[in-house]
Amino acid sequence: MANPPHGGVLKDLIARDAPRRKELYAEAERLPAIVLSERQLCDLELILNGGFSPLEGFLNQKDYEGVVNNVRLADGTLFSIPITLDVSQETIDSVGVKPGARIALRDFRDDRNLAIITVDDIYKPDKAKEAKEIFGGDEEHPAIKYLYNTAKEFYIGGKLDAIDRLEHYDYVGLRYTPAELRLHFDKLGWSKVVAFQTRNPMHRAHRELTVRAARARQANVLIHPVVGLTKPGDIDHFTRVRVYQALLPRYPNGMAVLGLLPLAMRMGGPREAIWHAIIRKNHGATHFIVGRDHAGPGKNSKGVDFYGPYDAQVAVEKYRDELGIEVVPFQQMTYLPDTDEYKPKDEVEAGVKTLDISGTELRKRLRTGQEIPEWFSYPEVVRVLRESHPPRSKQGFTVFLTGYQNSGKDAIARALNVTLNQQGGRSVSLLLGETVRAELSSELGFSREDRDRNIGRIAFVASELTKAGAVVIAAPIAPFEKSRKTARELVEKYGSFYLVHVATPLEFAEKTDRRGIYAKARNGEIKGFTGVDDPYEVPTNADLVVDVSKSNVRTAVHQIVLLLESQGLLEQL
Ligand SMILES: Nc1ncnc2c1ncn2[C@@H]1O[C@H](COP(=O)(O)OS(=O)(=O)O)[C@@H](OP(=O)(O)O)[C@H]1O
Repeated sequence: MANPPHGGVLKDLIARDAPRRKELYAEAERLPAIVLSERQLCDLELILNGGFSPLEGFLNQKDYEGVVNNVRLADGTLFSIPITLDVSQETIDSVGVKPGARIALRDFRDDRNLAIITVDDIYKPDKAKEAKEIFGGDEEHPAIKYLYNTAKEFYIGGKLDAIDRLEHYDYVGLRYTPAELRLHFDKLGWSKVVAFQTRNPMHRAHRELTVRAARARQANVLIHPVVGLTKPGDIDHFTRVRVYQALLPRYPNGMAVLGLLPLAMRMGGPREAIWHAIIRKNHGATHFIVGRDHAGPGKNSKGVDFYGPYDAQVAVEKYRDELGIEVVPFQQMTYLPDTDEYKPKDEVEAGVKTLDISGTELRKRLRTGQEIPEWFSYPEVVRVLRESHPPRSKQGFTVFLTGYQNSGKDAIARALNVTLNQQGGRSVSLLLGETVRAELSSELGFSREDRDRNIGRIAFVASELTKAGAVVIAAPIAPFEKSRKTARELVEKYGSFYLVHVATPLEFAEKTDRRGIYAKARNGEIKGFTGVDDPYEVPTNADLVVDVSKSNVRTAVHQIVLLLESQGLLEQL
């Protein structure tokens, strides 16, 4: 038998309201609607499926204040994170939010109505208090930033009627609702289940930790990773799920099950650990592992930890009697090379050699293609990670040449294109100014706004191609610093960006212009021509400056190749 849910009854609102589904669906069609954000959708999903039992809706003011001030709902039930529906004054006015009103809650991805809220109250939260009590108050905390910068001014409280579950198109078979997971445990005959929360890839240490926890409690294992929202910069959930799938056969005798949790994490350390335990209890687990710095966001910009490494363990210990799920605390696991085993740090005797690879170190090794030892991770897991994190020599990048018309940038771009094609290994896209003007920007002129828009389009295409692992060589005039900077920022989300200033002087460009374009600009046939009667802002942050009046195209291409090689981008594997 699975563990009883928090509050005693699983609030599976979808199952509860299934008999009225048609009616509710029809009613919602007639109601005003609030379109939910990604975070609100994550919260809604877990309210509707009972993952947040005993909640039956978004917190009203009494429950909210109880949770913030006393870690309890108004009726005294332990609950640690406020699940709130934030809205702006504008939404309140336009939707007509008032006590007693029924409002449809809509999925922004497909415009489907998922639930109806009956408004209990509308209140203005004390955000400073929420920030302090729930997250500790450090303004750099990601959830506090969210609270101040993204969450709207008012919260709406009220119970929900469930219309439909959210549609998912990825890993559907691994997404278990609490009821489904309970049934699954029942089918497997599991009475004790230790749940493991994670937002990171799992390696051997995690496998050892979970097996140890299971052995200590004679339990089975639920690997229950978060696939809703985690910390910005985390490895994407697609990669992580493939990692968990690769790891699963390493558990003996089918002793572990993988289930995905669509939670929006807050990174709230101690408060979040309590919440995580409640959620796992609702999913039927009897035990829950709380490790080092559980759900903590790490350090702030001054290098100070947001939470102490074992604050979360202290917090869950404080409420152990009420939690109704046994927390299994764990110290960080470490590898002992001399005996080829893993142990929690507190069990390692003084003087015994240990080895660890931090997340930062792992990311570096993935980036550079450096070896990841077998003591750290299984080869099949490393293979999955390497697919998503190809070494530098397989990553996409953009070379962005800027300079006057006829500065030699087009010739350099063409020559670089064939040079990189000769090397092979990646597809290369050449975005010459004239091609882009003809294919993407034919309606644009040469005003500042139009030039910015033109560079914006080049940057968008370059960033998408860079993301896909291609090389992009772009060569517009790009006379303005601001749009070059924006292009860099966009591309650097996905790969490297190199700004090459083709600094051939205007006089040289004009003198060698066989097409007579400068002559047309000088005699007024072309207006607002860069260098003649329109400015060119010299780049202040070029990665390379070349000048074909002093050398030639071949030398410039070689300089670029040397730059790319020095960054590890051209290594032949
Ligand atoms: N007013 C004005 N100023 C600058 N350039 C002009 C202008 N009018 C037309 N052209 C021709 O357009 C080509 C340059 O376009 P770009 O897209 O590179 O310019 S920008 O980056 O958007 O500023 C470039 O074409 P090509 O010479 O075929 O490359 C210019 O000759």
